[in-house]
Amino acid sequence: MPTTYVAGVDSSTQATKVVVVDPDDGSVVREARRAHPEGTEVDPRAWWTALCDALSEVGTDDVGAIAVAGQQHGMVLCDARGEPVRDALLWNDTRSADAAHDLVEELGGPGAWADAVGTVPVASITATKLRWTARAEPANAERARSVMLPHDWLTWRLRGGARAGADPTTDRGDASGTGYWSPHTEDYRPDLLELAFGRTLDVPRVATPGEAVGRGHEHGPVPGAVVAPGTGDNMGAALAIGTAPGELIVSLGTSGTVFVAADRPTADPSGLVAGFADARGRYLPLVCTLNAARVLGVGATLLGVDPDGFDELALSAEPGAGGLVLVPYLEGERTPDRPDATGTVGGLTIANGTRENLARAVVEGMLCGLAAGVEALADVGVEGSRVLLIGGGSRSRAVATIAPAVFGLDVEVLAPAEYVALGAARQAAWALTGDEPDWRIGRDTVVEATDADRDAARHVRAAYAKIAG
Ligand SMILES: Nc1ncnc2c1ncn2[C@@H]1O[C@H](COP(=O)(O)OP(=O)(O)O)[C@@H](O)[C@H]1O
Ligand SMILES: O=C(CO)[C@@H](O)[C@H](O)COP(=O)(O)O
Repeated sequence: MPTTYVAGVDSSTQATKVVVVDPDDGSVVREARRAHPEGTEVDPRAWWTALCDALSEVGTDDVGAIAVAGQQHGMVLCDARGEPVRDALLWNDTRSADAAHDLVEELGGPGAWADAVGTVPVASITATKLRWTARAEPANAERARSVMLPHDWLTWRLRGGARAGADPTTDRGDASGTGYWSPHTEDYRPDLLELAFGRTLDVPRVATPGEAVGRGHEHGPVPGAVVAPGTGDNMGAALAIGTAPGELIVSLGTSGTVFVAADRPTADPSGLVAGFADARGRYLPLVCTLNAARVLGVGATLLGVDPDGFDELALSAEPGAGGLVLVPYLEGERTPDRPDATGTVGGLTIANGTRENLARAVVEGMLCGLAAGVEALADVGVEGSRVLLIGGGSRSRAVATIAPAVFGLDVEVLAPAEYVALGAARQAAWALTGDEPDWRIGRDTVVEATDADRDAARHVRAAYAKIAG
């Protein structure tokens, strides 16, 4: 009998990545990738095209199940026919920052939101995008009948969407990033959706972990395949990577995130930790910055080098970059909540003004935002003693080498792989067989933090905090 494979999709900010996996051991047999359009508002149909093209490249005749993990929070607002009424506003679009502040005030402050849904809204959170649309684009708001997240909409399209009479679905992980679904009660908060939008909207049904929500539409890219609920991209990575106690995952993609699956939900009134749910039935406290791998790209462009040249420069400088500091709020920032901020270079002197120090300051500055995230997680009781690095930015030799001297913790760089897509494939196998597979990922390269690293980390973070304010 021919092998039945499963497919996992990561539809994240910069690209769609598809892996076709052998369900017996989780090994990748084929993969493909398609770029997404630039920008913080994107027509969801561009993601659909990217998904169909990538699936067509890998071939789906032998694919028995599929799941999509997607960038979190994006607002896909649909009309009565299920067509987007406007481009999706993405997680890194900051135009709804004022709406976020208004919503926080209206419910009675940050603590009220943390208690209600585990997360204090900032511009990334879907509810704030609904408020912005209701106020700034009343005609679009008027036409809207439903709201979905990127992975919800793509999953629905795989099943044929409105034309096939499919019911939209989501999962608890991605739903927990909307601001109108509570990990504490495992239910929607229609009152909060209405507070944000001024009226109700249809929302996708929250499927159970491992549920088969339907089949691929006969004229779609995976005809007849079992379709799993999918989840948010960080939840997908958490599904793929089995963490031991004390391990925290740090993902350096377009966003920088630090998170780990936890047994209890969190409710952080400081707003630093988002109290998400995971895709298994547990929780996923997470800190997210807007400025990660792309900061490295800007550093390389400024210095006129390619990624390898950039790494070489950064690794030639001493820890602390001679006192040169970069605060990389290049797209504003989410954690801390500074949507209008820009980047700052501080501590520049004649003595430290070298290309090597600038490269090192770029790496250290980007990592300092995540190191602050590790501290914020500790403040809500989620302690970490080792960092597992994943995402495009973890492929930088400089990042991997310098990380222990910023986190002050052991760092394990996971082998380059599409962990989000692998997590989705795992969920697809779960939906296909009824049991979560016991695939193990390879674990190897640990860089142990030395006393010198811990000292350097204290200095680097103190210098950063002085400039960041
Ligand atoms: N060797 C490298 N050095 C620095 N940055 C890298 C390297 N390889 C990939 N990247 C960056 O990683 C990012 C893509 O990472 P990825 O995790 O796929 O992001 P996303 O999931 O947000 O689409 C891009 O900005 C890319 O430039
Ligand atoms: O908003 C968040 C997490 O809350 C981001 O992590 C997005 O989910 C986008 O992820 P990447 O494209 O950077 O992987």
